[in-house]
Amino acid sequence: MSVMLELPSSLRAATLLAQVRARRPRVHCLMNTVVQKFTADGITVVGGIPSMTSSFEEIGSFVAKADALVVNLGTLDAARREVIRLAVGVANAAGKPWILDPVHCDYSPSRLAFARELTGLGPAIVRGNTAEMALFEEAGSAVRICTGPVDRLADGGRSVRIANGHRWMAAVTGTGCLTGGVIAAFMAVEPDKLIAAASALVVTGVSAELAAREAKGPGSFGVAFLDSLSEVGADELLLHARIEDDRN
Ligand SMILES: Nc1ncnc2c1ncn2[C@@H]1O[C@H](COP(=O)(O)OP(=O)(O)O)[C@@H](O)[C@H]1O
Ligand SMILES: Cc1ncsc1CCOP(=O)(O)O
Ligand SMILES: [Mg+2]
Repeated sequence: MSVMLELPSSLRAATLLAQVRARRPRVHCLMNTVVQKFTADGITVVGGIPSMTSSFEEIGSFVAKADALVVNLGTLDAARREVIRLAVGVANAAGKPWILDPVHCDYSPSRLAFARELTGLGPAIVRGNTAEMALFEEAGSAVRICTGPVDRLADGGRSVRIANGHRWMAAVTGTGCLTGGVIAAFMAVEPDKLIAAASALVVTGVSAELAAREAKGPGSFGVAFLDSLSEVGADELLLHARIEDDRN
């Protein structure tokens, strides 16, 4: 007997957004040094509480108090690799969901090897852009997300597309990293990781479309995007969400 798995919907995205705003989940980010502020702002305006330390002495306590963890490989050195291994161990032991963003794994064999090592440690989600995810056709039991003009999400049984967003997202550094933070906030309130991630991407995508109406170009878009993320609600999500079943 086959089990009917739930598919994402605009209504579910609106409900989860309201839950994030009500519950204010803590999201710990091991975030690259390029877009720490933008990512922390994105988590905050959507309703979560970010923390960003990457200190070896502190990371265990921060992850233990977080509801979800973001592991972003954008700026990586030997010390950060050790902090990431420690953070992932604490998250796994406590059953906290974590998302891996293998930023620029297509640029460096050693980074790709590390990203593959981490994928073997059981992230709930692996998300990257098209070039990165081409190297992650296989992501174990994780939900696999390839973002771009259309986002594609897949787990063992489901495959969906999110067609929201705006081309200026690709012109602002850090929108992908920020979506990782927002996805983590949604994972903290929803155990079905594909539903959580699709809902988060609908929220970021619709917010980007609303922001683009107010902006003059990528610079003002980045600011307007944060404004929209803080204001977007059920009405806009129900009107603008473009979620498609990818098996069709
Ligand atoms: N041309 C586009 N049109 C609409 N949305 C886009 C476009 N390019 C990227 N996005 C969105 O921007 C975010 C970052 O995606 P992407 O550029 O693929 O990742 P990264 O920033 O990691 O390279 C995603 O939410 C994606 O949906
Ligand atoms: C440019 C750059 N270099 C190292 S991390 C980083 C930011 C990447 O951000 P995103 O993948 O979200 O555009
Ligand atoms: Mg990226």
